[in-house]
Amino acid sequence: MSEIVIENVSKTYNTKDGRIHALKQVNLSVETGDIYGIIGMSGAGKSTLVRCMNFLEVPSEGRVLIRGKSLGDYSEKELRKQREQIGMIFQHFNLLMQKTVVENVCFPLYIQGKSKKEARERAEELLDVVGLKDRANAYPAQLSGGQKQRVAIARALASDPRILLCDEATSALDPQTTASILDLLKEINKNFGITIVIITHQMSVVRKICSHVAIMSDGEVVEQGLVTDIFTHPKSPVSKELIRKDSGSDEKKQKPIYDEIRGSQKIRIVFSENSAFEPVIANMILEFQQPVNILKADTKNVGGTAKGEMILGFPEGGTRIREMKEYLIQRGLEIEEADGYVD
Ligand SMILES: Nc1ncnc2c1ncn2[C@@H]1O[C@H](COP(=O)(O)OP(=O)(O)OP(=O)(O)O)[C@@H](O)[C@H]1O
Repeated sequence: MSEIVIENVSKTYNTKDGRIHALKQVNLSVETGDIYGIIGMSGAGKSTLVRCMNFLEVPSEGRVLIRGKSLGDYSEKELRKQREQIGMIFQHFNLLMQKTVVENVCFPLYIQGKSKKEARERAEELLDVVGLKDRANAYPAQLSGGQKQRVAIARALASDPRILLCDEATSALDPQTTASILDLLKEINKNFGITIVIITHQMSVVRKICSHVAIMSDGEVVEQGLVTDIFTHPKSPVSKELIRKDSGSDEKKQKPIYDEIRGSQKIRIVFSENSAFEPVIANMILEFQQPVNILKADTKNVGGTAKGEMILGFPEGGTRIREMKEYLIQRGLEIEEADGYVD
């Protein structure tokens, strides 16, 4: 079942400098239990889109359906009730700095009308879920960034949401803390069946945790689908660029074996299986007696499966390039031109 459906949603802001089309006819659906990534460069419209999912922003056009019901059809009061189903966490945590950790988590429970005792008990359970039971009486200022985000996650879970929206939730964190927060989100998704939508500008976040992804550019969704498909066969220039910039490599980049041959023909090879690509390349070099420059060789963990990518540069004026490409294709490798690639 679709948990969230975005149907022809557009959002226009009227500013003193003119109209800004933040979202243009966006369509997507997030299935129940998915971890769905929304990625794009700054200004692409990601935050606007995610804020439309709980009507913090009301779309100028189109509909937002949560489990088949349009948010636009609810009264203010019904909408407030619906929003309890949708938790949200942010880049800068948005904690109440004058309140202790446990009071921060109690806050939404008080709003729901829970007694102090009930709220406290539930908040302590949730702090246990996020691994912070022993910091219940600390103040946010005494916590690390990762711990603050854990408190924010516990607070977001307090209303037993079906959906958790994460707006750049790991962007202010170092890579190790990012990994631990992503692990926690994965656990929450698995153990509580909560559908998660993650906005990010980092492809490494998408490939580590998301099953599906939508790629946004200039207010539009330019590509969407399974993360594994988009990683192996990115179609839009934005996807290609985001994958190329993916800094969260799992292995140390190999150094090019020759100096980069500028202006040479380049191809990108993708391995979707665990097979090693090195022997194929080595055999090709032996067979054709032509130098080939490995500009990048990388293996990434995409949703738990090893995916290999290699960028090869052929020497300028090489005489047998077409035949070498043919050789690779015959051995079952997928290749595509990568002339825009610059190391
Ligand atoms: N309240 C607003 N009023 C006017 N323009 C806005 C408003 N909110 C967003 N915008 C504009 O809409 C466009 C999309 O912004 P949005 O914040 O959704 O992008 P984003 O992809 O989340 O970017 P970032 O990663 O930098 O947060 C931008 O041009 C932005 O300036």
